[in-house]
Amino acid sequence: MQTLRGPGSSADDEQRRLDESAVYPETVDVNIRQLDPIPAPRAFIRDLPLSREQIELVLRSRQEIRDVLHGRDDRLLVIVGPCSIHDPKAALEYASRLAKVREQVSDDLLIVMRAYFEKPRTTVGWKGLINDPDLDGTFDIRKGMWLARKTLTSLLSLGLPVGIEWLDPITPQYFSDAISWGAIGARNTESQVHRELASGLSMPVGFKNSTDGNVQAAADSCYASAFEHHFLSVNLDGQVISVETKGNPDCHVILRGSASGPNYGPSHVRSAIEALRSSQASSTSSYGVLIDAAHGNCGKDERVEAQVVEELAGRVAAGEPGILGVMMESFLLGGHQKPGPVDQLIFGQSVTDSCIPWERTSELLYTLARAVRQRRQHQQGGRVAV
Ligand SMILES: O=C[C@H](O)[C@H](O)COP(=O)(O)O
Ligand SMILES: C=C(OP(=O)(O)O)C(=O)O
Repeated sequence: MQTLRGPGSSADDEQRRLDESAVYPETVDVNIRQLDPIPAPRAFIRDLPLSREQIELVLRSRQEIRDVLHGRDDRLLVIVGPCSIHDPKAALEYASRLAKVREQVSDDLLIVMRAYFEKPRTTVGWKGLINDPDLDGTFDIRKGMWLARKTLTSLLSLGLPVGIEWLDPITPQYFSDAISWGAIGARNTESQVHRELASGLSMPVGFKNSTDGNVQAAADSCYASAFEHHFLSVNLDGQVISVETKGNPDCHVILRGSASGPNYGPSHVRSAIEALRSSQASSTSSYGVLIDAAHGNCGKDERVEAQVVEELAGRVAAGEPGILGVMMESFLLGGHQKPGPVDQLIFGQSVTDSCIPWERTSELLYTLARAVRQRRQHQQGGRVAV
């Protein structure tokens, strides 16, 4: 790309552009229609800074997640929330309900709200609130970024730690300070760029198995991300930088099934742990895996997804090792609808994958909490409490 054409350019800038167009002739920008600068991450962070209380919540919850992943905390990690956030108002209504349940089951479950602002697509489609916040093809990324950060600070104010998918390698600079857990999705699990990114992120990161069901790719990602890496990125002021990371010791595998079927069974869990061990990712968590009850594990049917969660609860209750956490796609209403401008949509219903409705979600959360208590009883050799 040739130049960032900012507003209000001086005569000097104009001259520089003319000079540059001699150096970079019509071989560049062939497929570029427009280049719009947006403020650097620091401007957004200054505008919407985290309070001391919010920072403490992020730090504490990241440590709690690490403790679950490394077998030091016997609670179950539950990443739950909408497939995507398209309407911050509905997300906050959902969050206020979730925050109450989180509090009630906090001895047994470590609940993190899924707050996905970027959506990877199989081909094309709405790519999330940051990319197109008005859901109308106007792609106001600057507004989307502001809304995403604003929503994150509101979620933290409700006492909810937040989990996100890291899709674009630059967006973490805009709000990683507010995030307690991150995922690298099935479409990027083998991407070097995302492994490098994960190696420098400050929170635990889960790698999904790839869309074709390859779990080894995710295990290899955990291994690769535990190493230091050197790569290009941008800093908080938007300058291009060379980054040197330390490596992330808290990466783990998420089983999400595939087009060929689910992979949440006991044998899948065992072989995923085996894949982690054979990747020698010993510094990362090989105590177990997270299981995404959505996507390929339910064929994107939220009724099946709820059954998968119930099955998992049964296995946890029976003391099966290796299930460290569960992911659920859930929203105020069940099912999904086609994306469109918010005033034309049904409030609280997903515009991407189908979600489990709130009432069913809360039942499932209590079921999972009970399962953890039953597992404890098993482990102590006592009678099962219900
Ligand atoms: O989680 C959401 C979707 O499964 C993911 O974004 C892919 O969606 P698509 O296959 O509809 O593009
Ligand atoms: C896109 C997602 O998942 P996956 O990468 O497993 O398809 C998601 O969790 O929103």
